Amino acid sequence: MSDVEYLKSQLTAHPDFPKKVESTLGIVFLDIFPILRNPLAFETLITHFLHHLTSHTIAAAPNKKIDVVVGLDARGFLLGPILALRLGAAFVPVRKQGKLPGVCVSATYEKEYGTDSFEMQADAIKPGQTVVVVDDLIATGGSAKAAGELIAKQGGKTLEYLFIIELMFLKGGAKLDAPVYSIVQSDD
Ligand SMILES: O=P(O)(O)OC[C@H]1O[C@H](OP(=O)(O)OP(=O)(O)O)[C@H](O)[C@@H]1O
Ligand SMILES: Nc1ncnc2[nH]cnc12
Repeated sequence: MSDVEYLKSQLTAHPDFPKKVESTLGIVFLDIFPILRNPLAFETLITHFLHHLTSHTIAAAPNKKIDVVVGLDARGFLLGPILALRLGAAFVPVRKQGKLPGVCVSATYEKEYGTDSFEMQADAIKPGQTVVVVDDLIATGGSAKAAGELIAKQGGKTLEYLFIIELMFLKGGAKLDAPVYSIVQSDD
């Protein structure tokens, strides 16, 4: 079995979740936590991302390195710091509004179920730094687009958006200012 088939086999699907949000009726929620519960699967996931980043993304980067890994609230926080440490890059969180101290830049976005605002600390990225964004899943692309806006506001250059899962039918990648790399593509 390939890495991709193995990781796909670990995901679980939950119809009509989260229950408390009426607009989630008909949405199949894909859960990545079974991967994190299984050390072999988690290691396979991180190694897969690192292999892609070192063989493709860094090779094509203007400064031949990734300066910053940006992780999105909340599940991007589980992946971003590990990738950043292994790459020798900075980790920078993008958080939901009101959670970060100090001066922040903010951007509002629409997601598959509702509206939210994202923030990043205003001095987190320096002009010209190369950045990759990581999250568990891209649906409409609203969250990732808002993160890209925060990076661009600070003069950062987004090289790529990384996800475990891409919901292809929502075409979220088309909203973004850099290519998407996803391990599992889902059509339903
Ligand atoms: O492409 P989009 O339509 O923006 O949707 C994708 C986002 O939705 C989920 O997070 P959610 O906002 O549910 O927050 P959580 O991680 O705090 O549960 C997911 O982890 C992504 O961050
Ligand atoms: N279908 C989905 N599964 C898991 N997380 C999500 N975030 C937005 N849509 C999602």
